[in-house]
Amino acid sequence: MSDSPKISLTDLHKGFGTKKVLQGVNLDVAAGESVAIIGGSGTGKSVTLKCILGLLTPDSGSIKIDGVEMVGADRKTNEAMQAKSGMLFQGAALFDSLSVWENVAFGLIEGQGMPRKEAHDIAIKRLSDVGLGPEIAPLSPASLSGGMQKRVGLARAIATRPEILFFDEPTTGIDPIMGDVINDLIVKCTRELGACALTITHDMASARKIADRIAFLYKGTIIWDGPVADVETSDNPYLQQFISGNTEGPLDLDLKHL
Ligand SMILES: Nc1ncnc2c1ncn2[C@@H]1O[C@H](COP(=O)(O)OP(=O)(O)OP(=O)(O)O)[C@@H](O)[C@H]1O
Repeated sequence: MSDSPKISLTDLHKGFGTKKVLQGVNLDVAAGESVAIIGGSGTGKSVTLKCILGLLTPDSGSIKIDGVEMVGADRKTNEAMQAKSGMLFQGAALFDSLSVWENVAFGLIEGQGMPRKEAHDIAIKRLSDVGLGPEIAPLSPASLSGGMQKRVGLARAIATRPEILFFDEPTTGIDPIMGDVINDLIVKCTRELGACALTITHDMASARKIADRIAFLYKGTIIWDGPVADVETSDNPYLQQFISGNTEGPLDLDLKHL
C-alpha cells in the first residue's frame, strides 16, 4: 500500500435535507505532501474535513487513508486512523480542566497508555518545538493568549508523531503576525515529522505558506487544483476573484454565509 495516496477522496457527496453541500469532491494527498483546501464561507470545507475525520458520514463516495476505506469503517479501523493522525482545531479546543502539559500529553496518556512522567517529558519537548518554555506547562490553557493556545494546540497535534496532520483554519482568531508565526511553526513541524498535511482555510496567505498544493472548493466540487506557484498565473476566473478578494466576478457569493 506504500504507493497509495495517504488521503484519497473519490466522488464525495454530502447533503443536509435538500441542501447539497459536497457534489463530487475528488482529491489525493500524497505522503509528505501538504495540501490546502481553500474556498469561501459555506462552500463545504468543514464538511469535507468532518467527513474525513469520521464526524459526518458522506451520502456517497469513498475516503481512503493509506488505501483503507474509511466510509463505513468499524471502530478498530477508525481508531487506527486516529492513532496516525494529529489535528489542530480552529479554536485550539484545549481542555481547561487540564494543565497545558496534560493537554499536550493527552493522546500519549489516554491513547497510548504512556506513564505520566514519560508523557510529561515528551510534552515539554513538544512545547519547546513550538517555542514555548517549561514554565507554561503547569498553567491552565485559559490563562494563555489566543496565539499561545494555538501553539499548545499544535504541540498536542504533533505529540504522538503522527503521519497525517489536519489543520482547521489555523490562523482564524489571531492577529496576522501571530498567524504568520503559526504558519511557520506548522511548516517546521510538518517537515520535521515528514507528515502529510491537509489544511482547510479561507486565508490565502496561510495557504500559500503552508501548502505545496492548493485545491479550490466551489459549489461542492474542487474546480482548480495545482501547485501553489501556479495560483497567481492560473486563468481560472473563479480562483482569480477569490485570491484578489474582489466582490465583482463570476463567484456566486452566498451572502447567507458571509
Ligand atoms: N450539520 C449540518 N446540518 C445542516 N447543514 C450543515 C451542517 N453542517 C454544515 N452545513 C451547511 O453546509 C454548508 C457548508 O458548510 P461548511 O461549514 O463546510 O462551510 P465552510 O466552507 O467550512 O465555510 P466557513 O469558512 O464559513 O466555515 C453550509 O451551508 C452549512 O450551513
